[in-house]
Amino acid sequence: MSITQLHKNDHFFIVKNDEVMIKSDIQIELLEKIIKNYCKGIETFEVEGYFIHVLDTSQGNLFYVKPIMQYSYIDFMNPLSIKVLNSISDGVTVCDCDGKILFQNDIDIEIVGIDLMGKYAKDAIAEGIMSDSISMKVIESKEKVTILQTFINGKCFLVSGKPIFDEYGELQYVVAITRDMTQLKLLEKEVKKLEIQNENFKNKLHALHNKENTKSSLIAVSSAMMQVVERVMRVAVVDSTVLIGGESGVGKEEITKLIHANSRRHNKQILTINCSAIPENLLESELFGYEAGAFTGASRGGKAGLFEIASGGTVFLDEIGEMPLLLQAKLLRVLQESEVQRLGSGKPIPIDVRIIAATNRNLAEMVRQGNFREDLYYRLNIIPIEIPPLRHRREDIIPLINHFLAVVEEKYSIHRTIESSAMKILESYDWPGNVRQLKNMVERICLLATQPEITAFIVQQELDSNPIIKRDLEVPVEIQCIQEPVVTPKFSGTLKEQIASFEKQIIKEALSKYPSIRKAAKSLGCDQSTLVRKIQKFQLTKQISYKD
Ligand SMILES: Nc1ncnc2c1ncn2[C@@H]1O[C@H](COP(=O)(O)OP(=O)(O)OP(=O)(O)O)[C@@H](O)[C@H]1O
Repeated sequence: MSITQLHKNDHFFIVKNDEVMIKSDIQIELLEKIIKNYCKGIETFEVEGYFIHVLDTSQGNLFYVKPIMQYSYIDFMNPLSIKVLNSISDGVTVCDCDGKILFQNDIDIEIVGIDLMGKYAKDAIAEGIMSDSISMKVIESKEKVTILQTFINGKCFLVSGKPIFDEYGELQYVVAITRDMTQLKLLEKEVKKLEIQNENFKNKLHALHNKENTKSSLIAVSSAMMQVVERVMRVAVVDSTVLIGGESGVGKEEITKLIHANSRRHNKQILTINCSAIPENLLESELFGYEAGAFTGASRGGKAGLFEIASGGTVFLDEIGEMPLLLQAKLLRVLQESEVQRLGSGKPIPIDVRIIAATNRNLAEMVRQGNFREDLYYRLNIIPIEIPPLRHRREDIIPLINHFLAVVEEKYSIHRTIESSAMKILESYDWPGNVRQLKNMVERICLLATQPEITAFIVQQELDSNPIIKRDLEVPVEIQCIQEPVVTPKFSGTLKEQIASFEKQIIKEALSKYPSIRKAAKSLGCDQSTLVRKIQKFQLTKQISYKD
């Protein structure tokens, strides 16, 4: 029998005073002594103060070394079991029915920080190694127990213990799973942190969204518009109802945003409803909400109306002149009582909103004709703000154009300028569609222009050459007639020289205006060969690029 016949991975215990001292690892020297004294069957040897129980279990020449104890360590200690138990990420301990720790996997030793193999749980508590023992609790209750256990190293663990019974129903082992709560606690903290971050992001997004909705980039240069802004700033801080009048597209909504942004409600939302865009029956439920089952198709839980949703904020009622008379009465009640009643409910709900209404209609005239309630008119008209049409404040036109050019640049990353002569034409135009029309026109011209500078001539060319663009541009008649201002050249020299200069100028213009020599020749009433000759004579080929 030689030591080499022992399997390299075999495990054995060395037991001293009934305590397991060494687990695993073949200790060559010690084993040599055991082998030397080897005898068949069960024998006990004392080697260097350790009691060694040697058992020949092999049919062949394989040895297992067992400690002097009744416990079947072999069951736990076989290499596969150990590998499996060491591969899981939780700590695993196994105790016997007296609370003696028979097995502790590597993770358990690592997370607890103490090797407890061979120790009695009660001793570990007495020595202050553990605050509590799961095995003792399971042994007492003979049931599954889960506790939070603190170890001497300050670590906190969630330990679940489960009893294992033998075939006679006697408690045999306690298996405990130890989960390091430090990691979980860290994760919990991390989740909390992420939740806070998430909440912050949501708030920021909400604020951004709100800002986007309420942001006012109002351009006001003319004294007429400055007066409007001054009035706006004064009324913004008080909470009264405002009625904004003015033609379509003058900026009534823009002014509303400015009022809201400068009011105490600026952190809350501003909700807009266009009274002319929603059918009467829908408008009522949108504004006032409804109770469950208020009408066929009403959603089961009922619905809050705009006044309720906008609580703390501002409600902008656009096109108030289009509000049906029946709803006007309801709105009056909202204004007077500061409360709403949902459709199908008699219960008043208090609301806290500021109402700003706008119209492009003559409400006073509508009142006279009986199409608008007089009492509502006076209730809304506490602070009237009239925005003049763009044609009455022409000083705003060029600043507005520059503003919209900047908007286009930011939105589409294209830089465009408008030549001063084109600006003049735009400035003198009447803009029946007001700022909205101007804004749309600037955006479209910028997007369609092929050159960075938009000239009056280019606009004309675009309009002339592309009927679709012409139609699409919705360009006012005045602008469709834009012509490149004719610059009369100053000539000097002999009659012949002056005629030649004039001829050169005419040909140059024709070449720049028409895409081909053929078309240019046709416009000049000469044939192509004559034109080509003249181009060469006046050396225009190098200066003018043209396609043929
Ligand atoms: N003074 C201004 N400065 C900058 N942009 C403006 C100005 N006035 C109006 N606008 C812009 O012109 C467009 C039309 O304005 P707005 O919707 O406020 O007009 P409105 O009077 O409410 O129109 P409607 O009567 O048709 O509802 C919007 O895109 C708005 O941002």
